[in-house]
Amino acid sequence: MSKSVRLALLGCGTVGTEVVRLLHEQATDLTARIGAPLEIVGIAVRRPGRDRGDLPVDPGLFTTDALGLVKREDVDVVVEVVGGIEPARTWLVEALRAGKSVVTANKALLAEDGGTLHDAATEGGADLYYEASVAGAIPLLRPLRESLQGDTINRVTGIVNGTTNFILSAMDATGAGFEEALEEATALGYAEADPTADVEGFDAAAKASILASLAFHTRVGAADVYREGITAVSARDVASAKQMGCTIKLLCIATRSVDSSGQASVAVRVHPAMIPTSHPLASVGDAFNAVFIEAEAAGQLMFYGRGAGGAPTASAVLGDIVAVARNHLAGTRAASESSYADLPIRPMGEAVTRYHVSLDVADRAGVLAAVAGIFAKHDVSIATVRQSGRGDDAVLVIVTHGAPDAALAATVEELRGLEFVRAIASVLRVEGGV
Ligand SMILES: NC(=O)C1=CN([C@@H]2O[C@H](COP(=O)(O)OP(=O)(O)OC[C@H]3O[C@@H](n4cnc5c(N)ncnc54)[C@H](OP(=O)(O)O)[C@@H]3O)[C@@H](O)[C@H]2O)C=CC1
Ligand SMILES: N[C@@H](CC=O)C(=O)O
Repeated sequence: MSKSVRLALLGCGTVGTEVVRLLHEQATDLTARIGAPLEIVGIAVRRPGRDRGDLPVDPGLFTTDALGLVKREDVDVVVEVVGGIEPARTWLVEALRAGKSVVTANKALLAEDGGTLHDAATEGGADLYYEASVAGAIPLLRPLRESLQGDTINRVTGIVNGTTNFILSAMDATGAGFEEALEEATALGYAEADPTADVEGFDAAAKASILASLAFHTRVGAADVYREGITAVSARDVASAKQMGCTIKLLCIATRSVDSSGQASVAVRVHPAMIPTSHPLASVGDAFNAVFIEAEAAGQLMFYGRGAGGAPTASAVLGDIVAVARNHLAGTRAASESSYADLPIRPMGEAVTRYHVSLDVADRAGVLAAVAGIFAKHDVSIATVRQSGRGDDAVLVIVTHGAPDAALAATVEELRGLEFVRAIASVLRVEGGV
C-alpha cells in the first residue's frame, strides 16, 4: 500500500461538510479504489469555532490561514469549496504552480478567469478538475472532456440552475407569482439568503461559459455570455405559455456554427424561454438539472440529475479527488484541455430567436394593423396573434417566427411608442419548435 494522498480542504460549508462526511464514510472503499488512503491534513474556513454538527474530523485541523495551508510541503491535493473570485484564485494559482493538483467546484472563478488556472496547471504540471462546478452531481464535464473528444458538438441546451428551475416549476404547478415562489424556494433551502446570482442568471451564465468552452474547444468567458434572469417572469406569462402548450424554463443555449466562408463561431446565451411541453427539457422539474447535447456523430445525448445540494455536489468532488489521487500516485496528469479553436463570439443580436410579446392595448379599429405594420417594417414575420378582453383592458399576444434577435428587439422598442399600446406586459423568447 502506498503512503497516503494528503488533502488540503478549503471551505467546509454546504459542500465541504459533505466532502468530509463522504471521505470518512467511504474511506475503506476509496483506499481500495485509489491504492492509497486519502488523508485530510488541514481545513481552511472563515470561522473555525462555528458549530459543524457531528462532523467526523479532528477539530485541530481547522485553520483560517488558507494560503498557509496551500503552501504546506505535506499537501498533495487542494480541494476548494469556498467559492468567489478572490482569494480563491490566489490560493489555486499558488497550488497549481507548485505542482499540487486542484479539485474545485468554483464556477464563478472558472468562468471569470479559467485561463489563468489552466495556464498555472500547465506551468506546474498539475491536474485541474472541476466536475462539480456545472450541474452538481451530473457527470457532464468528463464526458465532454474525454468521451466526446472525437466528435464535433454543435449545440448544448440545458437547465443548469436548480433554484430557478424550482421557482419556475412552482409557478407552473400552482400559478404562484415570482415572489411567492422565491419565498418557497428560500424556505426549503434552495435559494440562498441573497438569491441574486441564481435569479438574475449569473450562476447559469458561469456554467454556460464552462460548458461552451469544453464543448467547442475554445475559451468562452462569463462576459461573452448573453444573460437575462427570471425576475420579470409573471404568473400571466406562465398562464400564456400554458395556453400555447408550453412551459417556461431558464435555458442555457450554446451553439457553434460555420458560415458560408467556413469560419466557425460560437454564441452562448442564458434567458427564460417558453418551450413546448413535449420538449425533453420541459419535464425537468423542481431543483433538477438536465443538459441536452447535439453532436455530429453521437447525435442527441441527455444528462439529467441533481444539480445542487451538499451531497450531490460532494459526489462530483469525490470523483475528481479519486482521479487526481490516482494520477498523483502514478506521477502523471490528465491531458490538458484543448482550447485551440479560438473561436469568435457571435453577438446576441445575430441569434435567430422567436418572441412572445404580450401587449396591453386599447381595443380600437386599426390597432392590430398598426402593430402588425411595425413587425413588417423590421422584417419580422408573425406566427400567431391572440386577443382577449375588450375596451381599454384588451390584451394582444403576438408570437413571431424566427428572426435575428436585434430585429425583434428593435420591433419591441418601436411598439413602445405606439399610441394605442398602453404597456408592453412582457417579452419572452420561444424555443423548440412551438
Ligand atoms: N451549494 C451547492 O449546491 C453548490 C455549490 N457549488 C460551489 O461550491 C462552492 C462552495 O459552495 P457552498 O458549500 O454552498 O458554500 P458555503 O457558503 O456553504 O461554504 C463556504 C465555505 O467557505 C468558507 N470560507 C468563506 N470564505 C473564506 C475565506 N476567506 N477563507 C477560508 N474559508 C472561507 C466558509 O467558512 P465558514 O464555514 O467558517 O463560514 C464555508 O466553510 C462554491 O464555489 C459554489 O459555487 C457548486 C455546485 C453546487
Ligand atoms: N445555486 C446553484 C447551486 C449549484 O450550483 C443552483 O441553484 O443550481
